[in-house]
Amino acid sequence: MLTVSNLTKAYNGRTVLTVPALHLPSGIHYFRGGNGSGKTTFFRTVAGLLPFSGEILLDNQFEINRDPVAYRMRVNYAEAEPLYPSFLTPRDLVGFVGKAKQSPAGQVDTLLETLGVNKFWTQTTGTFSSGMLKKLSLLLALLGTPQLVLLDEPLTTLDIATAARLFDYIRQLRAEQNVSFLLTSHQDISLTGLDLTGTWQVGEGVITAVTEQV
Ligand SMILES: Nc1ncnc2c1ncn2[C@@H]1O[C@H](COP(=O)(O)OP(=O)(O)OP(=O)(O)O)[C@@H](O)[C@H]1O
Repeated sequence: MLTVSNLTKAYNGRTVLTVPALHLPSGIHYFRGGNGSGKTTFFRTVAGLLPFSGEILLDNQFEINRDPVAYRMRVNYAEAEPLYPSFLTPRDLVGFVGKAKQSPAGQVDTLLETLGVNKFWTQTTGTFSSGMLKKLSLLLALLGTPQLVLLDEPLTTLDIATAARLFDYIRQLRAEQNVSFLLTSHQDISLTGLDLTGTWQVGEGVITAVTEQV
């Protein structure tokens, strides 16, 4: 599903991520690691938000720099700590992102219900709690028909009932549309009941497979 080759990422001349060769088969992959280990940098790089050196190939077909539009149509990302211009509402943002990602008919209504964003659809994000911001960011990351969805800390600040509905939705996307997911969490991801294809440890900018059961 995703093949990363010779990737290095530096901030101001300091290398913080080195991924010589990594292949992630289709499925749900969990990335764990301490603060500052490089998880968010890896996710933001794979999402196409950061310049880097190397190659990232989706489905053996779409390379992030050679096919930027086709790649970005297929890869969605939710930030760990989302922030939006304070005067915008979910209606504004969903309208904009939904159009860009070509959200299919009926999808927005289903997601509004699933994540409970319908309760604050026309409220400006400047007035949101952290959980409300998280729900909106998850909704935006699920718009369109992505092949890969990156969720950085989806559990943080999300209430238990919404988290359960989110994981049911993820299971459904896996089963029906073969969508892959990369997740990070500082909480015990095994409690979600998701069937993990791979667990990866990130330490000092290096990613290694975890072989023992988590
Ligand atoms: N914009 C930036 N400019 C400079 N250095 C950065 C920047 N963003 C991250 N870093 C550095 O890159 C390294 C990896 O940070 P990253 O945010 O990827 O870690 P993380 O594993 O997601 O951490 P956490 O679990 O705390 O979210 C850290 O050393 C951090 O200081």
